[in-house]
Amino acid sequence: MAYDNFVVQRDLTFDIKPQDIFIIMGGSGCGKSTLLKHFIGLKEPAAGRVLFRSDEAIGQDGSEYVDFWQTQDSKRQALMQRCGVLYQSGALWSSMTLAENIALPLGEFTDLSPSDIKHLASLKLALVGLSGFEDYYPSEISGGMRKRAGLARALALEPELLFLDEPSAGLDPISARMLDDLILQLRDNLGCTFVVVTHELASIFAIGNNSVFLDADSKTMLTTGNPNDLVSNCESETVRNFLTRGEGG
Ligand SMILES: Nc1ncnc2c1ncn2[C@@H]1O[C@H](COP(=O)(O)OP(=O)(O)OP(=O)(O)O)[C@@H](O)[C@H]1O
Repeated sequence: MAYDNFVVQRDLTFDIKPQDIFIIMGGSGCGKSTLLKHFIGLKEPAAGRVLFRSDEAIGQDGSEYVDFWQTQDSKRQALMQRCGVLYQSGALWSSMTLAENIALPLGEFTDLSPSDIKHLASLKLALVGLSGFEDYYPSEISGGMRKRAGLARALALEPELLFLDEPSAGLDPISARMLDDLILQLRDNLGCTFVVVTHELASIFAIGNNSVFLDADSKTMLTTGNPNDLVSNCESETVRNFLTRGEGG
């Protein structure tokens, strides 16, 4: 991964499996957000591939994987429609109500009637515990509720994969915990796979069952695996220190 000649990370290899809650972790500036951009179509790798498994076996070589950045635009578009994204800020349109925010992707990418869209928007809000808030504007609800509304919008097109950038940033510990519970619920009830950039150790242990650790100094990954195992078993002291806030492990 590079910005022009500035290499951020190299030699990253890891698998994200269906229904994983996969955490991208590492210190500030190691390249977590940059890695996320490679998954959601915002940045092309300087070298290497991002492979998505596809049941339709539409890979160029007949394999079950599609090379995201090499495939045709139409197939890339189809892959992107399997993905939902929650940006750090929540990125809701402030001039639209919550229901209108969720209706937006539904209007753009489906042939549903306005009344079906309205109904679906309410259903998505109910999924994240925001029933009855359809007509509220983002400025009229709390930060935690805005994150949940952002998640409802990310869920609008029923994605298999959800990418979340620092979902609990700026939330108090209780709201952060509620968001973690919601992520676990959505994984269990809808079967979604999550890829989450987060610094929050409590979240990493509560929701993560798989992860990659990016290191800014060596500019490569130090490990991949379940953070709950890595905290005591990882060979890398840097990783153990990170997961124990330098308090041993
Ligand atoms: N658009 C850009 N152009 C040039 N360099 C960039 C750009 N975005 C990020 N970088 C650099 O790439 C490196 C990785 O940045 P990135 O935001 O991916 O890290 P991060 O791990 O998400 O950081 P943080 O935890 O602080 O949010 C940093 O050195 C950053 O300065």
